[in-house]
Amino acid sequence: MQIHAEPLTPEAFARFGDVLEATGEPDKLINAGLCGRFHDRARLDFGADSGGRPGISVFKAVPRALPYRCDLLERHPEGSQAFIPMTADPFLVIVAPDAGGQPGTPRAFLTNGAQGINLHRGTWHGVLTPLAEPGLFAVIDRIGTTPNLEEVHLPTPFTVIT
Ligand SMILES: NC(=O)N[C@@H](O)C(=O)O
Ligand code: NI
Repeated sequence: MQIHAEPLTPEAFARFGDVLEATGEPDKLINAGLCGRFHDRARLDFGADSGGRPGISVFKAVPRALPYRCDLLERHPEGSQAFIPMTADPFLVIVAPDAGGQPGTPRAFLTNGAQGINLHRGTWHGVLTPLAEPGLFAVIDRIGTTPNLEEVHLPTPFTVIT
């Protein structure tokens, strides 16, 4: 199966997570009017109900290339996961709705180089997929003592194309 990568927009991504970007008017001007604050733009959840806490990590991921073959999807049942690029390079985001405890039909998005994402708790997704060196990202997710990870090895891998 092939799926086309779509441009990432808040509307298209809303059922999966939040898009972090500075578009339109800021929610407030701060720092003597020299900075626009796009305030509180992500639904974060670190599973405090099961002893989790927020953490910030740095990922240095190997870049992939398109067409990209995806054979694994995962989700974090106990917390959200945000990927904030530390470069201006687009990256690939693969997500899928839940279908009875398994991933449904996947969707692929390409960021525009000025966007980060926050995956909502429990959203099926492909692992972090940079498309350029260095694949550097700040990652905000749950720190805890449980695995907080469900993986599905896809019986029918798919290929993302542009
Ligand atoms: N394993 C890990 O910390 N990263 C994955 O969850 C991922 O989505 O890349
Ligand atoms: Ni993940």
